[in-house]
Amino acid sequence: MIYIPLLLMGCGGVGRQLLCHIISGRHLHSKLGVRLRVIGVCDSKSMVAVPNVLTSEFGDEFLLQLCEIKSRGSSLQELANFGDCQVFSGQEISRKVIDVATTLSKSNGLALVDCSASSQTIELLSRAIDLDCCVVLANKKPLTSSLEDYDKFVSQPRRIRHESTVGAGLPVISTINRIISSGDPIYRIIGSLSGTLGYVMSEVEGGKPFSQVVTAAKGLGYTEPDPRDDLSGMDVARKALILARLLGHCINLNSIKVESLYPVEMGPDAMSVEEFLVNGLPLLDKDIQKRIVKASSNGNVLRYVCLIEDSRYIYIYIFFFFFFLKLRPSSSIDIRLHFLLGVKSAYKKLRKIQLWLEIYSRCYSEQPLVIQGAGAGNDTTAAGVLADILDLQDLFS
Ligand SMILES: NC(=O)C1=CN([C@@H]2O[C@H](COP(=O)(O)OP(=O)(O)OC[C@H]3O[C@@H](n4cnc5c(N)ncnc54)[C@H](OP(=O)(O)O)[C@@H]3O)[C@@H](O)[C@H]2O)C=CC1
Ligand SMILES: N[C@@H](CC=O)C(=O)O
Repeated sequence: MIYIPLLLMGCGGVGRQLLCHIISGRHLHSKLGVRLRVIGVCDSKSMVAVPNVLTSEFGDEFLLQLCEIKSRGSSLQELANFGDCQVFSGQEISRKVIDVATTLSKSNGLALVDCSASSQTIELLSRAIDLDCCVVLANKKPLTSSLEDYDKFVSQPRRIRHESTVGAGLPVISTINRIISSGDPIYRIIGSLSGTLGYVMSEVEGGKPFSQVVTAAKGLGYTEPDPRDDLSGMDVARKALILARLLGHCINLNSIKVESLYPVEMGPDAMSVEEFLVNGLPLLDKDIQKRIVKASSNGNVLRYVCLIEDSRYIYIYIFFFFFFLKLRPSSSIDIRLHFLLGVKSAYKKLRKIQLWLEIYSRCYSEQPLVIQGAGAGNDTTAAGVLADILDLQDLFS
């Protein structure tokens, strides 16, 4: 049997669903000869860990209790009454995570799983990588901060996985990596990358008020913890940045222009998430409805589309036909995020949380490689994270 010790950071919608998938998949895992040993879980304020990370693991009853406590908004501290566990808070958390990573790196190794939406985990993840631990990310922030951090997180693709950061459980990252490693240059990626915005637009098209639909999307686990991350286009910008960096482009988040669905006066500096949901959102209903009605009166739909285009290849293509045109400088990348009206295109077929992505390369030039399916939701995202963890099994004993 292969044992994978696992420390989970973040037990919100995705993290809790991951624990449920681990528990319900025990039978399948044992057939594969793998045992996932959850030895620690943290949220933004506390951490629970088993007393001895080398020999013990949390039982499934304990993990279910943890999920129940967190889903009713209580603190992990409550678990102190429930079983054999140590509870940490504040500064102690980072110390304990490093302590666990150091101890396990000298024996069987550790899978550190980030299902938070925080940039505060970056330093811990980076130190765990230095200790030769494995890392699995649903959190996009470690990959979208500085290029230095990014390089570290992709430095060892065998033990650092992040499939769920783009497209939840869909095989977007692995597909692109396979194309790249075969030497087939990708020159364009175009798609609708936000499950939330896809859901919101199609529900509003169906006649529901924007505010009601966004609130429902949050309840269904499609949005980011702060739905303004979706509505501002920032979440899509992060996904686009991850894809562009994967294609080898050295760019940062601030070089991507986004089109926001809410004004700055409703931003995180001006109001809390709750205030935005209750008081801000309803003020946007009329305007969004107007845009959608206008689009559909012409037989169109409104979709948030991301285009990542490597001008090198486009211009090389033009060059062959019009030899007087000059090649562009080599590092040219164009990322555009905008609301697009589409009639006959694939956008119209997109319903609810569907993600749709077309990849163009030398091999897929006339007929792009297309990935389509549910691109958001706790269930599919947690399933993607779990698949990444199971993929690490060769690195454990
Ligand atoms: N939902 C989806 O469809 C998809 C989500 N993702 C990504 O998955 C991640 C999780 O999303 P979701 O579960 O919906 O978010 P939630 O807000 O439901 O959960 C986030 C969890 O992270 C915890 N947390 C916050 N800061 C820290 C920290 N510094 N250290 C450890 N834990 C911390 C929170 O703690 P507390 O409980 O105390 O607030 C909470 O438990 C996000 O990064 C998101 O972008 C990726 C693809 C799809
Ligand atoms: N909020 C995101 C979830 C996945 O990253 C989305 O709606 O696509």
